[in-house]
Amino acid sequence: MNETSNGLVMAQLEDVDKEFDLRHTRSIKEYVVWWVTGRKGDLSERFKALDGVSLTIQQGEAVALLGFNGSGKSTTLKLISGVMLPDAGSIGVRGKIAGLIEVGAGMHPDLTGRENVYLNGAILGMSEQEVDERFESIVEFSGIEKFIDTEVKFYSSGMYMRLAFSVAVHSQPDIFLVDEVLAVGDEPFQRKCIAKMRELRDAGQTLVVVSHDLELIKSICHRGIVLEHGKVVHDSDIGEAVDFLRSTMPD
Ligand SMILES: Nc1ncnc2c1ncn2[C@@H]1O[C@H](COP(=O)(O)OP(=O)(O)OP(=O)(O)O)[C@@H](O)[C@H]1O
Repeated sequence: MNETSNGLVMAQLEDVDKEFDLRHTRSIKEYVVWWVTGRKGDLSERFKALDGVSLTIQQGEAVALLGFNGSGKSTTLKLISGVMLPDAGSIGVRGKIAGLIEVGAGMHPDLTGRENVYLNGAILGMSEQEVDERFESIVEFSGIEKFIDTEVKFYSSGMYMRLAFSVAVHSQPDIFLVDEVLAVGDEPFQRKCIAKMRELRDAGQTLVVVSHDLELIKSICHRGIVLEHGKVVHDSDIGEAVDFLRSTMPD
C-alpha cells in the first residue's frame, strides 16, 4: 500500500470474497437417505457474504459502511480487523487497529475488569506502562469504577461495551472500527461515545463505522460505502450515500 494523491492508504481490500457454510436443517429421514445413497451432494451450501469487494480507506477518513441486514458490513469490518481471513482477494492494513466489533470479544470472563483492561490493552498493542498511565482515564471514561474489581462474567452487556470501548479509544489505534455494538450502551454513554468519535474524527483519526442509524452516521462520517448482497454498489460522500440507500428502500 502506498501514498495516493489523496493521502496515505490505511486499508485496502482488492476483489475480496468471503464465503460461509449455510447449514440446512434436515429431517432424520432426509439425513438417512443422504447417507445410504452414498452421501451425494452436500447438506450445507456455500454462501458468498462478500463478492468481489474492493475499497480503499485513506488516513483521516471517517467512513460508514451502509446497507441492509446481511449485506456484509460486519464481515467487512472483521476482515479489516484481521479476526477473519478472506477466501479470495487481498487485504492490506497499515498500523494498529482497534475497535468494537463484538461485545465481549477480547475479554476473559473469569478475570476482573481491571485485569481485562491489561489483557485488552496488550491485545491492542499497549505496553504495561502505557496501560498503567492510561488506566485511570480508561476507568473514568467507562463509568464503571465501582465494578472494576468484579469478574466481567457478572457484567451486563452494556458494562462490557463501556469497558471495551474505553480501552479501545485509549489504545490510540491507527484505524478505529466501530460496529453496531454501541447500541447496547445506555443513552448517556452512547452520547459520550458519539462525542468521542467526533473528537477522534476531528483529530484526524481514521474511522470505519457500521450503523443503521443514518442520521447519526451522517453526523460522524464523511464518506459512505453502500453494500448490497456482499457487493459495493455505491461509494460517495456520506449525504449522497445515505440518499442512495434510502432510494433503494422498499416503501
Ligand atoms: N460466521 C458466519 N457463519 C455463517 N454465516 C455468516 C457468518 N457471519 C456472517 N454470515 C452471513 O453473512 C451475511 C453477511 O453478514 P454480516 O453480518 O456481514 O451482515 P451485516 O450487513 O453486518 O448485517 P446486519 O445489518 O444485520 O448486522 C449474512 O447473510 C450472515 O448470515
